[in-house]
Amino acid sequence: MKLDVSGLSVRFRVPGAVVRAVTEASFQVRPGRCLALVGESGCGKSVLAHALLGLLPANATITGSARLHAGDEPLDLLSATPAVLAKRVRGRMIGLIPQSPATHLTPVRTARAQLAEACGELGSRHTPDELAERFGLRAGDLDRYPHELSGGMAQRVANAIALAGDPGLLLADEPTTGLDRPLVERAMDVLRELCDEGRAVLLITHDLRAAERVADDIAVMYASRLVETGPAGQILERPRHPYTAGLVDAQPDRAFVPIPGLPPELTALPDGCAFAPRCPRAADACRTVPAMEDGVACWRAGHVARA
Ligand SMILES: Nc1ncnc2c1ncn2[C@@H]1O[C@H](COP(=O)(O)OP(=O)(O)OP(=O)(O)O)[C@@H](O)[C@H]1O
Ligand code: NI
Repeated sequence: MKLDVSGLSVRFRVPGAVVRAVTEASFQVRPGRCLALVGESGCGKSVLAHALLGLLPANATITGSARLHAGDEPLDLLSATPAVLAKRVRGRMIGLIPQSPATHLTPVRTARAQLAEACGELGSRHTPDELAERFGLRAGDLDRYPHELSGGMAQRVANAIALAGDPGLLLADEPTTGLDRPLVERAMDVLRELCDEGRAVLLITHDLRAAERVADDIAVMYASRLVETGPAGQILERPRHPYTAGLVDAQPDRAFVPIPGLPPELTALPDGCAFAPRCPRAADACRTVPAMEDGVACWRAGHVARA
């Protein structure tokens, strides 16, 4: 299943202001490929994901298109009705791997009951036990309540639920929040396997190391816009956008130097490049918003010297 997002923008009306949460995002996620969407907290990653799932609140205005190619006719997620999104899309075409499985699960029911319910609602071709086995859970694990599951086991239950309806696209929004490094790596390896079986995967994370482990491609988001996209190796080793270079250098296993300053408020974005106020390479040209060209939206792009 291929996802083709083009010119996606999301605005929120709030008292006295407009939040520009996503601006003209365009990207594709292909079967058997994993795209990681990375960027600092608050840049619009989750809003973008919620727009695809039809889960934004009523104060949101969405423009652009997000076509899901699932066989015959492409389906535009942004113009689909709530009924189509609920009955055909969520769970069946797009599986959601939640941020925090332990809190996503209902505390008062066993893992088995919740998995069985998902299988029933989605008309799953699999039994709960088959799905459990697929994700390395034993029958006994399924009889536990969420608070009796370790973080890693809760993650597996969440994966089993997400896969119950055989979705062709998986959307994972910060799936490793609160997990320690070995569990992050295991979770990424499972995601990679699911991807290698032919699913398209969109991973949202601010963990570049996690992204590096699983992603084929990386899209970097800053203050509501995608600023650089490309093959994961290229983005991490030869970043061209100064923001990407800053993110890479901020990693603990790299220079560990944070980007100075803070991102702008999404209610008061500057007229030009939103990164210019923090950018070591800013120049006069940056007073207008750079177009995305050849995978990078920067007037001053080029191989950036590494710290
Ligand atoms: N319903 C809403 N009304 C107004 N503003 C909203 C609404 N939902 C989200 N926002 C704003 O949209 C912006 C983007 O938020 P989003 O949750 O997408 O960030 P994120 O990149 O996922 O961050 P994080 O990495 O912390 O999860 C934030 O400024 C947030 O306050
Ligand atoms: Ni988020």
